[in-house]
Amino acid sequence: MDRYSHIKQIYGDELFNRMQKSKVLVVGAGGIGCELLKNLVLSGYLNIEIIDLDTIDVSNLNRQFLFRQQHVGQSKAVIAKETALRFNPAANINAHHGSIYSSEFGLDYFRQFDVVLNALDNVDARRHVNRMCLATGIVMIDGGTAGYRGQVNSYQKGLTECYECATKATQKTYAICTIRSNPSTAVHCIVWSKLLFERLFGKIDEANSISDFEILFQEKHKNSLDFARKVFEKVFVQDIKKLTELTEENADKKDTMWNSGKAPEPVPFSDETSNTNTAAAAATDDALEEQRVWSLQENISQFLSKCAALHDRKTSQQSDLSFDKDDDEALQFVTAAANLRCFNFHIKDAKSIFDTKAIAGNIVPAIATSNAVIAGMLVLELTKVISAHDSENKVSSCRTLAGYLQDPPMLKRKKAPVFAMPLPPPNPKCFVCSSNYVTVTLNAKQTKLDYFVKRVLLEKLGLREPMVYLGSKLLYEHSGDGSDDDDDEMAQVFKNNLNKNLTDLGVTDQCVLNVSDGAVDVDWSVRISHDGVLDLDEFKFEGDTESKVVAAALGEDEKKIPEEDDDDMVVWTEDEKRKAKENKQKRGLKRKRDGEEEERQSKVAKVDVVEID
Ligand SMILES: Nc1ncnc2c1ncn2[C@@H]1O[C@H](COP(=O)(O)OP(=O)(O)OP(=O)(O)O)[C@@H](O)[C@H]1O
Ligand SMILES: [Zn+2]
Repeated sequence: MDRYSHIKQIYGDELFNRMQKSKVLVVGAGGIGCELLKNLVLSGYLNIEIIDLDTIDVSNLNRQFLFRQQHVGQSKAVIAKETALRFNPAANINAHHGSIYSSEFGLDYFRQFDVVLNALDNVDARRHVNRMCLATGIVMIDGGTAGYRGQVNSYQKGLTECYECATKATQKTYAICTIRSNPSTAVHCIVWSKLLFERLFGKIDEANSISDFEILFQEKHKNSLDFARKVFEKVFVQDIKKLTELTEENADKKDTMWNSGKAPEPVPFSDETSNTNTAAAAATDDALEEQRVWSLQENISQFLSKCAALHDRKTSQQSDLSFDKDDDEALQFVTAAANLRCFNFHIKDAKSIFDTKAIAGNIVPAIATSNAVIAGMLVLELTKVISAHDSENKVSSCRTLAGYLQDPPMLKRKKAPVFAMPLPPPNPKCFVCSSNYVTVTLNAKQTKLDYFVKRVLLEKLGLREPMVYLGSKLLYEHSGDGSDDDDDEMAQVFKNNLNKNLTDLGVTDQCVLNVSDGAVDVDWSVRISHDGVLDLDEFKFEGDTESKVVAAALGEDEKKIPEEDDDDMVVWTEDEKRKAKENKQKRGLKRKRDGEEEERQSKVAKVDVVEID
């Protein structure tokens, strides 16, 4: 009996031979990658290349079981290969210590594989592999875990959606007005608290508008504690009083206009309550202390002492600080400030240091069993692809597999922990795998967004109500025929953006802008190719420059570019105005729904980015 006899019995000789002859690329040799490589060699996959850019860290050893203490500091890919060979010495593994972005792993490199398996930990690298696989027509199977959740997705060009067809859940974003003046959850308060940290001790950022500290910054303070007290008075007492005064003008709406259901209340503050010694008394060596929620009194003293300490640190270093969850003082400051804000807004969910760290630091625990289950499913999907007899459609028996591997809630509902769903078809509006894809060559260092919007989007592409995204960041939104009050703040941001050069907005060479048109519901992707030789008013186009947008809106025979007046702005007919308004409302609704869905899904809050929605 040879080592493969059981596998041959399950799969039959023909499939087993195919498996042995096939060649697969594994990208990533971390938590999932280690499990995957072991599974592959034990299943009889012999020709494998594995790429990882990283070296082994002590913190990897608890779950990346191909690595041992003596390997710390060495290449993950190389050691993974060495250990995996001990599981099956017949395997032919090629290990690369390098990034998948590297030019040595170009299209020709990809073409040698039957399937590419992703065992990565970030979206950008996945996007890159997605594009390489689309360009070469190679099947990509992607595995990922987040705590107890995990997923396996298979992709084949033209048959299934690509990795970028659906917008991926990005970092959760919150409306700035919720954060600034109407929070309803502890997470909102932690987001605010991180902004407060950045505003007081970090680099001054004009977008960080939680409160105005200019006067306070200009004043002379007796000492850092005096500064801390003034900050306290301002944010937890005066600003809150101002908010309630505003409500009093609307007495009939008092209470109902607050997300938390009750008008906010200043933190009681006196010489007595502001005694910073309590902080010292509260500090013990006990690790459990980190999981205890501070009393109001403790929050006040912690806030004052940490605010003073950070102020001292910033002054003595003469440089800006930035929030780091592993910086104890910063974390204590953020915890105390968030809890005091919870008090202000009657949010009865103050957090311990431990919980604040997880939320503020976006920590999702890595769980070895989730990785193991997902790696197993990756090999099952791979084997389906290898077994396919239709050379055109290799993914016909593949499924999207989603695992919810935390048993208690699943067991209660008597649901299977893994769901299989049909692979979704390509999204015709995908900016990566669909045809609405153009390249614009211009001088990105000198071209203003204003020029780009008017000449390229409105004129050349015939868009009417463009929204321009760079990743998840909205750079510009056409305001249509008039904006309501809520949008004023954003309108100002967009106006400022229009006067900036593309590079200053982060739009550099080979960036892909995602542009949608609210008026007719068509998406474009516009790849920017920078050419420093071009003049300000020059740009070149590659791709389909026909105005698909207008065609889609009016029907082929009525195709026409909307007229423009002297200001280069589109002239709207009454009907168009109505349509634009409806679309805008629809988008608003959709964003709201997306927001609610995210809120529901992610109790593990990701709070790094705060954007206006
Ligand atoms: N561009 C890339 N090229 C090659 N390998 C990459 C690239 N980006 C990420 N990786 C690798 O993908 C692996 C993902 O594994 P995993 O999610 O277990 O992350 P980790 O860094 O090992 O652990 P953790 O992040 O949980 O501490 C890592 O080993 C990482 O080095
Ligand atoms: Zn796509």
